[in-house]
Amino acid sequence: MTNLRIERLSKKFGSFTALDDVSLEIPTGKFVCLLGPSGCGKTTLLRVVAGLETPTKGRVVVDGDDQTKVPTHRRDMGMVFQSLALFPHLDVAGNITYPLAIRGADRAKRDAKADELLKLVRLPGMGARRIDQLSGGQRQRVAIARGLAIDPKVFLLDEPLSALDAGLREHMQIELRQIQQSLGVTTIVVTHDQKEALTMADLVIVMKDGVIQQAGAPMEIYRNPANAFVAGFIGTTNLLPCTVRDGAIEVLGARLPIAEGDRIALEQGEAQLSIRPEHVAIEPAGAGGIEAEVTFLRDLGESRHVLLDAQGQEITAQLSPETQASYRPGDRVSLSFRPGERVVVT
Ligand SMILES: Nc1ncnc2c1ncn2[C@@H]1O[C@H](COP(=O)(O)OP(=O)(O)OP(=O)(O)O)[C@@H](O)[C@H]1O
Repeated sequence: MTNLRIERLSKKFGSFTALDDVSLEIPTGKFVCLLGPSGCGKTTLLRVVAGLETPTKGRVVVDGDDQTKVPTHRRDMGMVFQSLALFPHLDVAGNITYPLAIRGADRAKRDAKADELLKLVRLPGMGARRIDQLSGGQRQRVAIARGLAIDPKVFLLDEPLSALDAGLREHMQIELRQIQQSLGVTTIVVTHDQKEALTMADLVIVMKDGVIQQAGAPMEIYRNPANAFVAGFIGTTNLLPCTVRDGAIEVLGARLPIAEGDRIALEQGEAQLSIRPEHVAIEPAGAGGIEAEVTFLRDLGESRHVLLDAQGQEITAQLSPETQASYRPGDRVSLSFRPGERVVVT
């Protein structure tokens, strides 16, 4: 069942195209992350959905109803802004129920909703607090509660966690996901943090230059990126120029027969091989793979990365946790790329 449908949306600011023919269908209850580099149009897309920007072309449809010309305050949408935009002159409960107040809800209804939402965001009994008496994480929760006050059909959040430090941010990612799941509300979160997107989302939408590059489940995008941009943007990967010819990938002077599970975007021609660090195997020099030299070692605690130079091309390999082998800069080694895990993209 599709709850939110975005049909061929374009948005121009003067001659600049911020959104270019964007179409999407988002089923009810899904948690969607809009991901992409700065300036790719994520916020603009969210604002068009919310009715804060008018599209140059296209439609926004919720549960079959065209919302494109409906003013923001008449749309069943809740929004959390990056700045949070809480009102300092209102207490916590006043902030949370503000969207109900402007829609004319009576006092009893507002109080009941404030109590319910304060419990949901784990701030029970804090309705009378002033905003400046709250921590960063608590303010975040108040903004989330306010976004949910009208029982929205669609919940929109623009980089809601970007102001929090790393530890609290990870905690709030999980909390936000749990709140969303308990309500089953269709949710779209803008983020430029791919780890955040992979942690939270049912559906990740990767954008670049106002165009959707790929939409899919996190693991699907990680394993099967649609192009070189997505491969490089999601997770860590090595992108190596290659040629696909006669059933093999030619890379760094080696000819690697295409194996079952390898994902190859073209039959023949020049492309790029995307190989994740965990799929680069290192053996002693002379083992028959691609010769390389160790340039640097990076110990990341839970994993160890070896940086290598192969014919001037930098390659990162991740040592498996059980590997006892140790390497030093200057060591000569032989590399192989695990069959079935090789992705050729254009
Ligand atoms: N009101 C506006 N007038 C002119 N240009 C705009 C306006 N709003 C956005 N833009 C431009 O549209 C492009 C997309 O902006 P948008 O804010 O949607 O990007 P974003 O992906 O959310 O980026 P960020 O991660 O930096 O917030 C940018 O180049 C931006 O400068």
